[in-house]
Amino acid sequence: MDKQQRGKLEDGGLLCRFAHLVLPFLEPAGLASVSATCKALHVVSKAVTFRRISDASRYLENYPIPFFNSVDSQLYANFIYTPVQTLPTSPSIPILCWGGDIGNGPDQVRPDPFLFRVEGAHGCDCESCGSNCPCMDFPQECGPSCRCGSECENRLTQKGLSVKLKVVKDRRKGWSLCAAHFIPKGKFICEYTGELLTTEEARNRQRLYDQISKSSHFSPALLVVKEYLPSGNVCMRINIDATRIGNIARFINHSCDGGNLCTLIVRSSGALLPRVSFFSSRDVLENEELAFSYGDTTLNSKGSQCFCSSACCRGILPAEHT
Ligand SMILES: C[S@@+](CC[C@H](N)C(=O)[O-])C[C@H]1O[C@@H](n2cnc3c(N)ncnc32)[C@H](O)[C@@H]1O
Repeated sequence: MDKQQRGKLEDGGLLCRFAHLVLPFLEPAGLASVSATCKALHVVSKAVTFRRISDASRYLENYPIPFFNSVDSQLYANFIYTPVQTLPTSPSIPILCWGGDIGNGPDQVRPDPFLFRVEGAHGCDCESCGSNCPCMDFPQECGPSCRCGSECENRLTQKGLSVKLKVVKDRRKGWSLCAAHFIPKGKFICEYTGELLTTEEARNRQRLYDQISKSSHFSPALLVVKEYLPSGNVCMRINIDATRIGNIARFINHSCDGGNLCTLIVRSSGALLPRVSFFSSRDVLENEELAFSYGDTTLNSKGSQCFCSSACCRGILPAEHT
């Protein structure tokens, strides 16, 4: 064996040794080609793929959220999971990067880079919040201005999933989020997390996504939520892009009849920015798809075809006029 051959063998040996650390950072195509090189790497690749299929949240939620696909050969959707809002990343970061994870693990109030404390804001002094907690008098959760801890019941939307979910491939709509068991009306489902964008960046990305969608199948997940004054004027707007970096809410499809979810803008005492949360608007059966209305179809006559199959389906998918 010459020096070059020995070097190659050593490189291969090194890769095999650290494969369990390196391979989780590969995109599906890269993983597949590494898997084809030798038996040892095939075994590690298979384990990585199995883990990805078995939990879309990559162990960052309280329960695993498995993928199920009986439609085609795609085993899972590829994106970076974040349980909390994140700062925008450069668009040059590839969409298909599974590697990094953002977050702190399940069952805790998640550290949020946007949870800036508002100076002078009042919170509660409760040791354990009950019906006397002053925060209950306002339509808000306990937040960074409160003394109470993560066990406080008035931090309902800050502790991650409290229901079991799964991601199921639909022939026409792509991946869809479904209930893995019965969910009663009024239950917190999940927050919508992703990159928090300025309106200008949201408009740029929407244009880019519209262009990509024209030439290939693409499922963008850019959510724009607006709050209105009684006068009808918009007083607040949040742009959250979960296309590259997001959480399980990025799989929720549109339904023209409003589906079984409602969105709520949740504020916490002392927090500068509100968050967007989903609650069940009625009882949801086991295996039922979770859906909400993306908006008004009358604003978008050129939208793509809607397959919500509700009785009042308008045939067109709403698109936000960013
Ligand atoms: C936020 S993503 C939802 C998850 C997506 N189905 C996926 O595979 O990743 C939004 C995209 O899902 C698809 N979609 C959502 N609701 C739909 C519906 N009612 N009919 C057809 N396609 C839908 C569209 O491609 C849309 O751009």
